[in-house]
Amino acid sequence: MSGVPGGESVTLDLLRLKMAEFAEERGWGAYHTPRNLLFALVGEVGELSAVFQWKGEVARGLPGWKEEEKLHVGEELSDVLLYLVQLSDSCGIDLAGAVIRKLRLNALKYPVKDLAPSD
Ligand SMILES: Nc1ccn([C@H]2C[C@H](O)[C@@H](COP(=O)(O)OP(=O)(O)OP(=O)(O)O)O2)c(=O)n1
Repeated sequence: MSGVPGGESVTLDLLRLKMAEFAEERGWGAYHTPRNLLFALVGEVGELSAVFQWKGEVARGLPGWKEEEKLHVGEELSDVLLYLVQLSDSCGIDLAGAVIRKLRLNALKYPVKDLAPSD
């Protein structure tokens, strides 16, 4: 993933460690079970959906959106990612390994040669 202003490189493992520390410091570990984290993740997907609600179709790049609205989208996307990382961790799933494997499976399932030129 790309670097961040502080020069730190963002990886799924870094996010996993940061969130484990965040939960540990607050004594939340016992509540961060797979089921609770899944519900929290779905709740954040709902909050992300609410930002787009009633806007009609939205073009790529969100042209015409206020800076404040784009910041909000970034916050909700981050919440989704952070709960996803914690959910994977609570399930003992190596998310980075799983996603690389899934990319390979997707490429096998949808070979480029099968696509029409317009796809
Ligand atoms: N038990 C918790 C509570 C919060 N978080 C982290 C993960 C999310 O990044 C963020 C979610 O915090 P909120 O529940 O306060 O949700 P929002 O930030 O979306 O606030 P609001 O729902 O008021 O918009 O904090 C967490 O890991 N575990």
